[in-house]
Amino acid sequence: MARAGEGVSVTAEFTVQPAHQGAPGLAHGGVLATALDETLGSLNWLLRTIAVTGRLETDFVRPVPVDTVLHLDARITAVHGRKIYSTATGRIGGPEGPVAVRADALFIEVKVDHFIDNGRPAEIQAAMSDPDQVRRARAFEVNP
Ligand SMILES: CCCCCCCC/C=C\CCCCCCCC(=O)SCCNC(=O)CCNC(=O)[C@H](O)C(C)(C)COP(=O)(O)OP(=O)(O)OC[C@H]1O[C@@H](n2cnc3c(N)ncnc32)[C@H](O)[C@@H]1OP(=O)(O)O
Repeated sequence: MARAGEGVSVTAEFTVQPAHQGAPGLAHGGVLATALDETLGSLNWLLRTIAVTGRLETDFVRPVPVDTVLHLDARITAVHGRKIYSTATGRIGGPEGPVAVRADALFIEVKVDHFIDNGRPAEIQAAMSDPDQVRRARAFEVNP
C-alpha cells in the first residue's frame, strides 16, 4: 500500500518475507528493486498518467534481513514530455532509519494500447471484461 505525501510523493512499507530471501537470512536484491519500482510506479497515478519503467538504477547500501520492514519514500523529480523522473529511498529500523536501498527511475508515458498490443490475450480479455479496470484506464487516457 502507498500513501500520497507532500508534493508528488508517496510513502510505503514493504515487509521482507522468508520467500524474498537471496543470501541466507537476507533479502534478494531483485525483490528490493521490485519494491522500489512499485513505489516509484505508484507516483504516476498521482500524475494521472499511465507509464512504464524505462530505467531503474538501484543502489544497495546495506544488507536487509528477512522480516525487516522497509520504509519507502518516493517522489517525482522532473517531468519532460513523456519522461517522468523519480527517486526513492528504502530505510530500515523506522522511517528515519538509515538508508538501505535507493533508486533513480525514468518512467515513460504510454497509451492503454501498450498493454492491449503487448499483453497476453487471455489476461487482456480478463482486464477488458472488468468494467472497473476499463473505466479507470480510459479515464486516465482521455482526462490526463
Ligand atoms: C482496456 C484495459 C486494458 C488493460 C488496462 C491496463 C491499464 C494499465 C494501467 C497502469 C499500468 C501501470 C503499470 C506499471 C507497472 C510497474 C512498472 C513496471 O514494472 S513496467 C514493466 C517494465 N517496463 C517495460 O516493460 C517497458 C518496456 N519498454 C518499452 O515498452 C519501451 O521501451 C518504452 C514504452 C519504455 C519506450 O518506447 P517508445 O517507443 O514508446 O518511446 P521512445 O521514443 O523509445 O522513448 C521516449 C523517450 O524516453 C527515452 N527513453 C526510453 N527508454 C529509456 C531508457 N531505458 N533510458 C533512458 N531514456 C529512455 C527515449 O530516449 C525518449 O527520449 P526523448 O523523447 O527522445 O528525449
